[in-house]
Amino acid sequence: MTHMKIAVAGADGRMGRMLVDAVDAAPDAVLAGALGLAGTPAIGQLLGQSGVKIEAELAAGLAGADYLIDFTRPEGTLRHLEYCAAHGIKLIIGTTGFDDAGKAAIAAAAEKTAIMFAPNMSVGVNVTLKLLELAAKSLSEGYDIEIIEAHHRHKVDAPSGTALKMGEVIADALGRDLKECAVYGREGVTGERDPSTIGFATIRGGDIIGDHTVLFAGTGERIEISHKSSSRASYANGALRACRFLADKATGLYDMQDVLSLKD
Ligand SMILES: NC(=O)C1=CN([C@@H]2O[C@H](COP(=O)(O)OP(=O)(O)OC[C@H]3O[C@@H](n4cnc5c(N)ncnc54)[C@H](OP(=O)(O)O)[C@@H]3O)[C@@H](O)[C@H]2O)C=CC1
Ligand SMILES: O=C(O)C1=N[C@H](C(=O)O)C[C@H](O)C1
Repeated sequence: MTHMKIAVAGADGRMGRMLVDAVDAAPDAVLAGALGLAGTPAIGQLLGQSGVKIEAELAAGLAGADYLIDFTRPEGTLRHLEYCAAHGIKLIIGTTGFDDAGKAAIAAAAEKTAIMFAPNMSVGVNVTLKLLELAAKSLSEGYDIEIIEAHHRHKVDAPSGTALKMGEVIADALGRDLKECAVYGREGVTGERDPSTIGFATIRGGDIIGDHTVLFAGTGERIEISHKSSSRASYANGALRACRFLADKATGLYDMQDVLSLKD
């Protein structure tokens, strides 16, 4: 069997460590490289069954890799993106918090190499996105929509990438533009709720891995659609599925809905 040669960026991070374990456990993959942030204690550590060293230099960390799984920070991913596009390394991006320019750079790089980019790689969240599309279409009148997310105290971006994706899916289903209808938190005398808005609320604390609830609040009833993560393994397993999906793709930008055949 040919093994997928996979490198992991941010290899010493919460997701990086989970991804190294998932690659080691996969029968069809081998850990072929690891990247860390220059000047940090992670550099030089040996990882996984094969004892791969965490490197700061992209050329050293990616020398033997056909895939890079990247769950880092937007500035790190954008640096890795350039290298992967230039060297034909397929990229699986889980990092969240990109601005429009960052997203455009990812789309442009996908003309040179195959990229899977998704704010949440768990099967459950991606099925939830489909449920939200259906719910939004059926509850388009008379229901106020609020998205509530909770994460651990170390998370640096808000709202979560998943919450924003949920907002986009709902806004698209309703023919609205999320940029125009999103309300990020409320304070003071806000006035009555505008029914055309989609509200976001963010909770940060402890070791919550990732909870998302969308509330459709009507008159005399409310519907809540929730997903709760109890392990980061679901994200890591999704990233491996994405590698398998990209195996026969040379270029193109894909998301988890493509990987899971959830697109109409
Ligand atoms: N798509 C999905 O399914 C999921 C996405 N995520 C996203 O993944 C990202 C990482 O999350 P998590 O693992 O919890 O975060 P961590 O902070 O635990 O890990 C981030 C890793 O990236 C490294 N890093 C930080 N800045 C840079 C940089 N500029 N260049 C290269 N490497 C860098 C960190 O190094 P150091 O520690 O030395 O600073 C660390 O190793 C977040 O954006 C998060 O939202 C998380 C879970 C699931
Ligand atoms: O930072 C995290 O932990 C997570 N980030 C992703 C997001 O921003 O949606 C996915 C998941 O919720 C965990």
